[in-house]
Amino acid sequence: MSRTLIAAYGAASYFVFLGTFLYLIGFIAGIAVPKGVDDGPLVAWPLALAVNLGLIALFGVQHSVMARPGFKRLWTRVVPPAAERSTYVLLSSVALVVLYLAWLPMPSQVWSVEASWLRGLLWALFGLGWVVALVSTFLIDHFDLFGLRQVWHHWRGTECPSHPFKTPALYHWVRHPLMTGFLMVFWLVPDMTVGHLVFSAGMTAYIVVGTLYEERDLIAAFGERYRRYAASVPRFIPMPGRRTGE
Ligand SMILES: C[S@@+](CC[C@H](N)C(=O)[O-])C[C@H]1O[C@@H](n2cnc3c(N)ncnc32)[C@H](O)[C@@H]1O
Repeated sequence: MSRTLIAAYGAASYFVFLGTFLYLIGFIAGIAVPKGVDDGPLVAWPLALAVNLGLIALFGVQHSVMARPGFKRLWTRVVPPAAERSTYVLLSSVALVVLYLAWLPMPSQVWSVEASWLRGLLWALFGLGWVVALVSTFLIDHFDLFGLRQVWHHWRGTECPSHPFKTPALYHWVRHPLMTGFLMVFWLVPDMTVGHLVFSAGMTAYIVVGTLYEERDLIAAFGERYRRYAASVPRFIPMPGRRTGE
């Protein structure tokens, strides 16, 4: 494939990701999108539960399996190595779009906060969660995570060096601040239906399992340094007095 074609593919995948990421904000909040987590045809709850869990599993399997080094080694025999990350990003977006389209509402209310000050506070924390998630991608390397750095180097004909271990800013406090941001937006909402709860709980379970696999790879890549980091810094929730001096 020509360099320009791969660069265009990387840019297109990035913009598809951007669209699905922005849609996720509206999907969870139930605002500004045609179909949110509480919208769609009403069906019997066992069917809705089975379909919704299947959609989360589809996203989780795609997102975790395709991120493993062993899968990448096989996969790059099929796709050009420079386009591997962009393909991962594109297929993650496709899995999310399938989830948005096929998600079935389960409208029974689990909680609904009445006090306006508390509603305001929860919406503020919901917004902060998105900021934490976005900032975290830049702390690791936003353009590497979403495949643009790889296609850019390929287009220029330069080598794309792999990233060293690092613990900037939020990574001093928790090992997975990106996931902390997602956990905030999944749970810190003033209104929670059963369907929304299934989404939040399913995604939380995926994050817990996914980060176990991610850390196995991080230990394989960075060895004792990552082990020491993991022993002193919490996974998702910052604890006073527990942070790294890296
Ligand atoms: C989607 S990012 C998520 C990072 C982290 N799990 C989080 O929630 O903030 C996953 C990529 O970040 C890399 N990564 C995670 N922690 C890292 C660290 N401390 N230093 C360098 N790379 C890291 C992983 O190798 C993986 O390629």
